[in-house]
Amino acid sequence: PDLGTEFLERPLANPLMNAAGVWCTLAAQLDALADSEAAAIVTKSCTLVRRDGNPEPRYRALPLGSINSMGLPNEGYLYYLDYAAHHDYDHKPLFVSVSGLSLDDNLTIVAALRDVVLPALLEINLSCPNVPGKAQPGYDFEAMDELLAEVATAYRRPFGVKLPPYFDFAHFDTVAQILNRYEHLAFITCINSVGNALIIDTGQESAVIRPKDGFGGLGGDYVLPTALANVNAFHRRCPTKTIIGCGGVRTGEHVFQHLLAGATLVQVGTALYEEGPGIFQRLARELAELMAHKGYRRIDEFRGRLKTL
Ligand SMILES: O=C(O)c1[nH]c(=O)[nH]c(=O)c1I
Repeated sequence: PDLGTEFLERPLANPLMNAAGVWCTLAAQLDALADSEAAAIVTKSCTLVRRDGNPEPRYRALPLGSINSMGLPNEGYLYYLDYAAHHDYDHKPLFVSVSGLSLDDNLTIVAALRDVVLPALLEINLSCPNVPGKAQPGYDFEAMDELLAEVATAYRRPFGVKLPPYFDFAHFDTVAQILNRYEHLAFITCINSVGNALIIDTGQESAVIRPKDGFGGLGGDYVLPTALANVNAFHRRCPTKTIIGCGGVRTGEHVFQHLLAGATLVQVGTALYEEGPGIFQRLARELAELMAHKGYRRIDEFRGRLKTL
C-alpha cells in the first residue's frame, strides 16, 4: 500500500507527524524528528520570551496515557524562527506552533514569522490548559474570534489552529461557524490534551504532578474517543478546511481510525514521548499492514469514509 498523502497541495510520504510540545523543544530534538519517518514536524508552542515552565514533577506517564502541566516551557519564538530559517523544506514541512500569552504577543510572533517569509506553517495554539491564571482562548469563543481576526489580518497567509476538545454539539457548531469565517484558516488540529484532569496515586494518597494541585492535561489511550469525535465533528462542519488529527494515537490502527474520521495528517504526542522518534517507522508499518489486510492501496480510498449505523 501507498501511504502517500497530500497536505495543502504538498505531497508527503505518509500522514504522520509529532504533536506540538513533544520531542520538539530543542533543535536536537527537532533534528531527530527531521531524520525520522515522520513526514512533517512541528515545534513546541512558543512565547515571546523563553520560559522555564512549571515546577517538576510536571509530566507523568500512566498505564493508559499521560498527564502533564508543563507550563509552556520553550526557548522563545526567535529560537524557533532561527530553526525554521535553517530547516530543509524540500525534505519535509515544518510547522511553527505559537502560543503567545496575550493577543499582542501572538501578533508580534505572527508578524515576525510572516516577515521572515519562510515556507514554515503556522499552527496557532488556542488550547494550552496549563498556564496558571490564563484561560485558554479555545474555551472563550469571543476571545478566539478576536484573536483569529487579528491573526488572519496580520498574517495574510494560510495558517491553522490547535483546538481543545469540545464535548457538546452546540460548541462544535459555534466553533465551526467561527473558523469557517476565516478564509486564510486552512487547517484545524483536533485535539489538545483533555484539560485539568486529576490522577491520584492511591498508595501515596497524593496527586502525581506538582503544578496546579495535580490538575493537568490528559493524553494517550484515555482521549482517543474524544479525539476521534472532534476530528469527525469538524470534518463534517468545515468541508473547506483540512483536519489534522491528534490524540490517543499509539498504533497503526489508531492512525487508521483518525483517517477514517476525516483527518488528513495524524499527530502523535504521548506515545512519541514514551517511545521516541522510532515510533513513526512502527506506525507507518502497522498502518500499511492494516491497509493491506483490508485491500486498500491508497489512503484516499477510505479517508473520511467513516460509516454510521
Ligand atoms: O503545559 C504545556 O506546555 C502544554 N501542555 C499541553 O498538554 N498542551 C499545550 O498546548 C501546552 I502549551
